[in-house]
Parts: sequence; structure tokens; C-alpha cells
Amino acid sequence: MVNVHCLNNIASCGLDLFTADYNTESSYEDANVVLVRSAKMHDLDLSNNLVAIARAGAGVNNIPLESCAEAGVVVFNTPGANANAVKEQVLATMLLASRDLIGGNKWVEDNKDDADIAKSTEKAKKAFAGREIAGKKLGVIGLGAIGQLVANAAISLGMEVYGYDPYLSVAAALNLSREVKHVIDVNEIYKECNYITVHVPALDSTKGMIGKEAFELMQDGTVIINCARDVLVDEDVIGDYLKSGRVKCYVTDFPNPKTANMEGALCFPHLGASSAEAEDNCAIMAVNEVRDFIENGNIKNSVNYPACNLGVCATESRVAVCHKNVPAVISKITSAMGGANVNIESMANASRGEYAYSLLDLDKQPDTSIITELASIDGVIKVRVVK
Ligand SMILES: NC(=O)c1ccc[n+]([C@@H]2O[C@H](COP(=O)([O-])OP(=O)(O)OC[C@H]3O[C@@H](n4cnc5c(N)ncnc54)[C@H](O)[C@@H]3O)[C@@H](O)[C@H]2O)c1
Ligand SMILES: O=C(O)[C@H](O)COP(=O)(O)O
Repeated sequence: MVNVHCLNNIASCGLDLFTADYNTESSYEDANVVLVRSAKMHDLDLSNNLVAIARAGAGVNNIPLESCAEAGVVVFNTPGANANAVKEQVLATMLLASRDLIGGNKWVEDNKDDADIAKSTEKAKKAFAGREIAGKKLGVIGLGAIGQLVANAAISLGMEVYGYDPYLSVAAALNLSREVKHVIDVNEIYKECNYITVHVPALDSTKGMIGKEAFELMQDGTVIINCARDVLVDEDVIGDYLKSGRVKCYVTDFPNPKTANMEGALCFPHLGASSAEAEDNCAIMAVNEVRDFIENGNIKNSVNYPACNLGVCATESRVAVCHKNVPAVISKITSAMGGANVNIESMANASRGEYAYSLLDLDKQPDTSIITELASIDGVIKVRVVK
């Protein structure tokens, strides 16, 4: 039985994909697999039973990736599974920041008992007039799963789109409209664009990336949309730029006591991925990744271990080894197998930074003594008999 613990609610259509071999009611302490959305895991212990964490979503800044790698816990996310939901939220907030639909709606609420509301509407409406987004310039910072969808949709809505992503993947580049102006200096976006939307992960290198220097380059009336993570924008200084009018509106999906009380900030309670479709997509992708890892040892969409795939095991046994990416580990593993007269029929190995992963298909079931021997090799982190 494989014990699964859900730290957040995970859509049932995903959980339903687990067979009777999985117990989805496990405690966190007993879990072999953890499914999570945004729950913070940095202060949680990683038990020896734990082999995988699947983030049903994109951002993994709530998970201690390095400690997990060090403990042989493979962390997965679900790239692109909630991208359309965020794209739609960005488009909606761009319109809300341009036309005062929220103010207008509030006016109707406040005047709902006025018998002459139809007449007073025509006088009141000028207070809520706005601007159109067509013909305006949108800068998209980060052209991954979400950024590319936002950029392409904005082109369709008649905007002039600038895109910046120094690490743009080939797949993302192929999906991007040719009409998107790909800039190599992000300052071009800060200087030129009326709307700026950010879609990069929260990393040490991206924290505070939209700060004083960026605000100083912007035009008056710039709209900034942050449906990625609060730490990307320097929220200690943006209030000053909202007051001066340099920034017209700061849309954030990550309210905190500062921004929730900031005039000119339009805050939402982390709704980007909260569509039924995105929740289903993420749950299904997360469970499929976990099942392939548990049942076959294969790794796809990990954020701390390399991709590695040997398909479905056709030999007597398969062993998976999480290890350090250092010399001689693999030769010691293969020597241990040879010494025990176990033949390796096929093998896959891949590395990612300091960590590596090996899958070995064997002609017979290895004794527990061989598994113990493998686990004791210097540099080996975790050994699992998959079959
Ligand atoms: N509000 C929400 O509910 C919600 C939902 C999904 C994702 N997110 C956030 O949005 C982020 C992006 O999601 P995604 O699915 O597009 O991820 P992604 O990994 O597909 O794309 C991220 C892109 O950012 C680029 N990038 C990294 N550093 C950069 C830098 N310094 N400058 C410019 N580009 C840089 C990468 O090359 C990549 O193309 C996530 O990490 C998460 O924090 C929020
Ligand atoms: O990074 C993500 O995928 C989003 O921030 C969504 O988070 P959620 O799953 O908690 O809604």
C-alpha cells in the first residue's frame, strides 16, 4: 500500500486516478507521497517514508527543494496545467484596471434603492469612464506557460506586445506569436509599455526585480499586474509611485497587510489558478506523475531531480537510486550488482546539478543485503525497489 497525504484540497478527479494500492487518507507522518498546492512545507519534517511530493500547480517556492533532494524526495510540479486560468485572470484584471467597472458596479450597489436609478445612471457614468487596451503596449516578463498565453491573447486583442525572457525554452518560443517583440533588455519594457505583467518564478534572482530602478524608467499611468508572487515587486516602494501617478494601478493576486490597504492596489485572494478546469488539470497531471514514479520509477516534471524514463519494467525487478552527481557512484552500484550475480538488463541515468538518478532493470529480485549495500555507498541517497 502506498500512503498518500494531501496537504491541500486536491480535485477528486485526480485522486480518483489512484488505484486500490494507494491509501489517500494517510497522515503526513506516514505518507510515502504528499500532494500539495500552496501549503508551506519549509517547516515540516521529511520522514524516511517520503519519496515524492507533487505540487498540483506551478510555483514551488512553498517547498524546500534542496532539503528534499538531499533526503531523496523527488518533487514534481504540473507545468502549464493552470496556465489558461491565470491568462484569463490577467486579461480580466488588465480590463478592470483600464475601465472602472468595479467603481461603477459599486455605485449601482450604493444606489440600488434609488427609484430614479435609470436616470441618475446617465449622469453618474462619466465618473467611471476609462481607456481601452487595444493599441496600447503590454510588456510580458517571463514567457513560460502563462506568459506566452498572455502575450498571444493580448496580440489578438489588438495590443502591441513586448516579451522578455532570457531563458526562453524552444517549446515556448515556438508557441509565441511572431508579432510579439522579443526584447533582450527588460528596461525596454519598463520604458515603453503602458501595461506590464510578470510571470516568472519566485527565486533569489527574481525577488524585487520590479523595484525603484524599474519604476523610475516607467511612463506615468503604467499598470503593473502581478499574478506570479508578491516578492517579485518591491512593495515597500510601489506605494510612492502609486501616489505620484507613475503607476496607475498595481494588480496583485497576493495581498498582504501593506497592499491590501494601499490606494491604487487592486488585490485578489490568490485566484489565478482557482478555476474548476485548472484544479482538475493540475490534480490529474500530479497524480499521473506520482503513479508513473511509484509504479515505474520514471521521473517527469521534477523540479529537483532529472527527468529519467525506462518505460514499464519488463524484467524481473527494477531498482531506483537517488544519488549525488559525483564520480564512481554508478560504478560502485553496478559492481555491487555484479558481485551478487545480478545482471543489469538495462539502465538509465541522468543528472541535474548536484543530484542524479539511476534506474536499473534486473534479471532477478535483489536480496535485501544488496539493497543495504547499495544504500551504504558513499553518495547514494535513497534506494527503492520499484518492482
Ligand atoms: N496566481 C496564481 O494562482 C498562479 C498560478 C500559476 C503560476 N503562478 C506563478 O507564476 C509563475 C510562472 O508560472 P508559469 O506556469 O508560466 O511557469 P513557467 O516555468 O512555465 O515560466 C516561467 C518563465 O519565467 C522565465 N524566467 C525565469 N527567470 C526570469 C527572469 N529573471 N526574467 C524573465 N524571465 C524569467 C523562465 O525562463 C520561464 O520561461 C509561477 O512560478 C508561479 O509563481 C501563479
Ligand atoms: O503557482 C501556482 O500554481 C499558483 O500560485 C496556484 O496556487 P494554488 O494551487 O494554491 O491556487
